[in-house]
Amino acid sequence: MLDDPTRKYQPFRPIRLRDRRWPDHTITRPPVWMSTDLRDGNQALFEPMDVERKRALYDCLVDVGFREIEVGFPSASQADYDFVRHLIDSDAIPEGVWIEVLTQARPDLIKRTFEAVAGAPRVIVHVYNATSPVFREVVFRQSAEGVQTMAVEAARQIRGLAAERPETAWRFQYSPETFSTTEPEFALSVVDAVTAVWDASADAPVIINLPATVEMASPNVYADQIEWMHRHLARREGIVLSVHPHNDRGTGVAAAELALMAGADRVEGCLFGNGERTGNVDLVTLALNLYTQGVHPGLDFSRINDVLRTVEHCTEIPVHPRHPYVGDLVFTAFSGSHQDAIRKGFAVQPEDGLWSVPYLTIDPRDLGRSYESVIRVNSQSGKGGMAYLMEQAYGVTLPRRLQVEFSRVVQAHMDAGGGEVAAEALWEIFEREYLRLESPIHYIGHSLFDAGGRQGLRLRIRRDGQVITLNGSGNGPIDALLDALGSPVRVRHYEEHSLSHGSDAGAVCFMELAAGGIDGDVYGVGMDANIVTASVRAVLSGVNRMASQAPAVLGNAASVARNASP
Ligand SMILES: CC(=O)SCCNC(=O)CCNC(=O)[C@H](O)C(C)(C)COP(=O)(O)OP(=O)(O)OC[C@H]1O[C@@H](n2cnc3c(N)ncnc32)[C@H](O)[C@@H]1OP(=O)(O)O
Ligand SMILES: CC(C)C(=O)C(=O)O
Ligand SMILES: [Mg+2]
Repeated sequence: MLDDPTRKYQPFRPIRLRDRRWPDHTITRPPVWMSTDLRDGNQALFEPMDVERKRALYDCLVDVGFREIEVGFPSASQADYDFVRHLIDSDAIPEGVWIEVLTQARPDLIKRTFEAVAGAPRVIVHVYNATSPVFREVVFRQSAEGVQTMAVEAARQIRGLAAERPETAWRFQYSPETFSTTEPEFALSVVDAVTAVWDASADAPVIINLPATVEMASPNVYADQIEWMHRHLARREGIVLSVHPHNDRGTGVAAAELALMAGADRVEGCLFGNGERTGNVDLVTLALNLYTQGVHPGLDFSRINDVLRTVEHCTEIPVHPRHPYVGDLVFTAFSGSHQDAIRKGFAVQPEDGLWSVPYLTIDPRDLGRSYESVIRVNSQSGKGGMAYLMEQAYGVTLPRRLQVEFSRVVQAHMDAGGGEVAAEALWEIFEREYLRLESPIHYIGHSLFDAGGRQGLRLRIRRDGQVITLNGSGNGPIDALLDALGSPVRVRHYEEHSLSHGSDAGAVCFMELAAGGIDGDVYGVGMDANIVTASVRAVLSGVNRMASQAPAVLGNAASVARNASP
């Protein structure tokens, strides 16, 4: 039993914002995206990425369309320093892409950071210091004024060093680390002081990044904090307002979305939510959430599996199979009613129309994923999913009542410990139950002949090892077949269609049969290049399936001895 939490934890104190406006806003354009996979993501790995992995991830980020990429903390380690040099020296920063480097607000580290980026075409220098009371008192052991001075002096130093290097296009970024646990008035004071030093203006904007370094409250509280800053910043028009949510409470994505509604222009995060502890906000989910609302995110995840493979290779951390948009299972429905609705949805979904397939927020094809893996069948599945797989994989469209019958067959297989049934296994069960069922009657062949104006049919079968021939006539081949068999079965319904793929056979025939002594109707299925042969096989398949329950359906074939002929 968990102990009483009130003795150890207290609720987060929200800020006072009575006339909040963000709840009425919607997101109609994408934010500026900044990937910190190579910095915040990298610092959270068991084994930080080496140059080869960092470069693979960097190339992937550029391909996806990121134009601001935090490539490291070059003053913190030689590896980060070397990687930044590698990008610059190998001319790997394409037109339009800004590399970003992080530094603490410490003179020696700032100096080293500028050395690392010497000669780069475009650089965002990102400086930070924590501003919350516990950091001021415990980590820095400084007054609020002292902590503000730390930021202001760093801003001055950065401005001076940049001015000395006009060959690089510079942009500046400041983060009051632990912003969300800092008194808003103090965070505002520090940020205003920094933007004054940098002379932030609409013509020369700076980036102010307000991190939820540790996510401590529900996302609406963060949105209030962002809106409050947005409304109070002295140089708002000269600021790109950025957010950097972490995901400690599992609401990083929600926090980022509400923050955008509250006035933020830019989001920092990582692909698939990598990052410290529970991760940085997941930029892929954010981007695709926008996409499903009809807002193009400006990032390209049309080959999302390639991105996934790169990220997993580089971070050596697997992405969860249920991760939004990319997990192995997110375009998979196991339960019957979901499968049924998805199948019906696909059937009526117009190629160029608005997307409206139930249970799927996005067309898997938009992400380079396929329909084939949409539906899987296990003990939670119903007829819809099976029918869908049979149709997709083998081109066989089961009549509705056969779907019901066959789903019971599959269910029995699973109850016997079958687990998930893939399309091939499903087909195997179908073949065994309907197509390859050659006992008691084994079909050898048949021929048609004219029986005095009626349809004659000669049937050759094997029964208990003996070949027998049976003759009959009727209105058509099926009637003649039943006559030859002398079987009391009645054909209740008959359906056939040609096969487009998945089999050499040209047609499939479904025969719904009834007979005395049998509860309900029973299906037989036949497949053959010849349509009549397919229907003969379908009748025999149904008769064989009924035979154990009602041996009379075998008719003349019931006793080999009585009917055997050469
Ligand atoms: C929320 C985040 O993700 S922030 C980014 C975190 N990432 C990293 O820290 C990257 C890896 N870091 C490192 O390799 C090291 O911390 C370095 C190289 C940056 C600095 O190393 P050191 O000089 O040995 O300092 P150390 O790591 O012990 O940091 C503690 C000191 O930094 C100070 N400090 C911490 N953050 C800041 C800051 N943002 N600005 C100024 N000083 C800071 C502390 O007050 C402390 O100072 P003190 O030694 O006078 O008490
Ligand atoms: C350096 C800052 C932006 C950070 O990573 C954080 O506060 O989480
Ligand atoms: Mg962070």
